[in-house]
Parts: sequence; C-alpha cells; structure tokens
Amino acid sequence: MGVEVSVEGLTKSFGSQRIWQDVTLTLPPGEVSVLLGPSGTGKSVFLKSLIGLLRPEQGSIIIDGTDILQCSSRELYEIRKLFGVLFQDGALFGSMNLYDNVAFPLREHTKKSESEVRQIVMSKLELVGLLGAEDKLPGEISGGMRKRAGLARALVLDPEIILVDEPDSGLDPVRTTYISQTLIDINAEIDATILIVSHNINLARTVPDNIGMLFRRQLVMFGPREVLLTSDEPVVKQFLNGTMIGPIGMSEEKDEAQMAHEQALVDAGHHAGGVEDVEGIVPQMKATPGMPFRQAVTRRKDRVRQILHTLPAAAQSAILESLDEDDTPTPAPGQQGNSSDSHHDFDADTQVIPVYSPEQHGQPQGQK
Ligand SMILES: Nc1ncnc2c1ncn2[C@@H]1O[C@H](COP(=O)(O)OP(=O)(O)OP(=O)(O)O)[C@@H](O)[C@H]1O
Repeated sequence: MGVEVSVEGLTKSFGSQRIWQDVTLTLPPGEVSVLLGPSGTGKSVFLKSLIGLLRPEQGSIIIDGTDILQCSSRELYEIRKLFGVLFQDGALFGSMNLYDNVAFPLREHTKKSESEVRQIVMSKLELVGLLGAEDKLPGEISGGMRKRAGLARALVLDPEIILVDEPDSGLDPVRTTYISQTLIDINAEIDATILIVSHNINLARTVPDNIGMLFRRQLVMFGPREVLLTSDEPVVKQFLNGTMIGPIGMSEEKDEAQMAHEQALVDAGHHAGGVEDVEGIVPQMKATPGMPFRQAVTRRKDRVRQILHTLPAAAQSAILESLDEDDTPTPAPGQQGNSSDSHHDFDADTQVIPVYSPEQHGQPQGQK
C-alpha cells in the first residue's frame, strides 16, 4: 500500500509573493485525492514542494515518517524513490521514442536486463493504452498520448506515491474521462497514494476519494469528497458550477464592488456562464471490470466512519448513503467475480528517483 503524506502549517513564498500559507492536510495512504483551485493558486507549486523540487519556508511535510524539509539530502534522495510524477506535458524526451522514454528510468537507475526492462515497459504501456505506439516520437503523437506515455514512465519504478499535475490539460472531455479511468485503474492495481492537481470539475466529481481546494493563498478545505461536493462555501459552489458569480474573478482578487456589479448584470438577465445548479454527488468511478478490487474503497469506509461526527451534516448524510453502497466489482465480460491475479507484474525492488521534471531535465520537448 502507498504511504501517508502529512503536511502541516506549510507556507511558500517567492520573494515577497506569498503563494499559500498554513496548508495542513493528510493524504490517506493508498487513496486518491484531488487538489482543486483556480489558475495560479499554487497547485503545481504544492506538488513540486511535496517532492522537494521547491522548498516551502515554513511547516513540515512528513512522508513515511520523515520530514523532507528537515532531513538530509541523502534522506531526501531515499524518499524521492517513493514517487512517480506526471508533469502537465508529460515531460518526455523529444528525441526518444515512447518505448525508450518509458524505459529510461529503468535503464538509468536499475540493473535490469533488457528483457526485464521490456516486460515492464510493455506492461505499463498496455496499462495506459499505448501498446503499438512504442516506436512513435513524442512530436508525432497527440497531447493525450503524451500524457499517457508520461504516466507509463511515472509507473515503471513501482511508486508508492503518484503525483499528477493536470492530467486533463489540453484534453477533450472524453479523453479526460479515459485518463481518469486509467488513474483509478492504476490505484486499483498498485494501491499507491495518488494526488491529482486539476481544475477539471468532471474529474473532481468522479475520480477522487478526497478533495481539497486552494483559493486566495489558503487551503479552503480538504477531506472526503462528500465534504466539498456538498459544501455551501461560495467559492466552492462557484468553482463547481463554473459561473462568474462568486468570489473568483478573472484575476485572483475580486472586490465587493465588482461582485455587486456582476450580480446586477445577471439580475438584469445577463448569462453568468457555467452550468447552473450542478449540485450533489455523482457516483465515483470504479476500476475497470477485470481489474483488482480497489482496496482504498474499503479502507476509506472505515476511515470516514470514524471521522463522520466531525463533518458537516450534508456530508454526513451523503457519506452514510455511500456506506451502504455495494462495492462488489463488476465482473469482466466472461469472468465471474473479482480478478486479483492481474497480468501486470510490478517489481518491488527497483532503487531510483522517479522524478523527471522540467527543472531537472530542461524544457520538455516533443510539443506539436
Ligand atoms: N519557480 C518559480 N519562481 C517564482 N514564481 C513562481 C515559480 N513557480 C511558480 N511561481 C508562481 O507561483 C504562482 C502559482 O503557480 P502555479 O503554477 O503553482 O499555479 P497553479 O495553481 O498550478 O496554476 P494553473 O492551474 O494555471 O496551472 C504563480 O503566480 C507563479 O507565477
């Protein structure tokens, strides 16, 4: 199972620009969490802080018992071995085909034979639906394929924590749903702790076990998905419905006068944009039939039962309903019941730093 990531009192600035402050949250081990927030609120900065690419000036980030803001560089090196990261554009090497891109961490950081490398690479390419595209260069494929290739590369070293930066950016709604399904399937398959940064509402409504939101330098909330999805917070409601009416403006700050002006326009009949009154909770996506059962589902039920009394009433009743839901996985066509003997073989003894970032490797290439 993936490890817990516990963040407390985290504050990050660049010079005099405060990005966010006093962020406290815990990513439950093996569960999928999404961090939402309008553009520019520092979601990517948060992801980069978790892997030690950026250094917040205050607070702690405890990963597997180690505070990565206090530990030695040797310890940070060890902790980084737990991570697989998918950056927004896949951060692929433009001169290498997809096979070599995905094989790169294995060749660079392990002593595996080429036949072992091949077996792992092909299984990961299959998991992300890219079998047959091994010989393509990043510049010859779509943005969605590049993302999936980046995801395959993030998985080859068997990560316990997977960070995904805007898996939906540049993708149409259908491809976004496919990548959402892939992320759920990966969680079912390897039971890793997953944090997805996004501003995609469909993804946020259907994929995660937990949701948080950054706004105006604060973590507005973080908790079981039902808390945010039933929230009455104006900023959350506005974000979920994508309208102009509410505290979120084109730039970060929006003052009372502008809010009143926009409300007056809407009262006079102007369309506020977005989809009105999307309320409540839609069912969470499940692993594809035939995949292993997603163990996070059972663990999360036990966990939320224990914190239920601390949550708002609307979230409590939504959670109580979900506790009664049948978690039995849908059997694959032609199969009976749950399949736990996956054909994907994940090797546990690789020793590497699975972080390939623009910071470390220069600008990603292969953009169209
Ligand atoms: N290395 C850096 N040096 C200085 N400022 C930075 C650095 N990285 C990010 N920032 C600033 O931090 C702020 C937050 O950026 P970030 O990319 O984390 O936002 P985001 O929420 O991920 O946005 P989006 O949803 O548009 O991707 C921005 O104002 C950005 O300019």
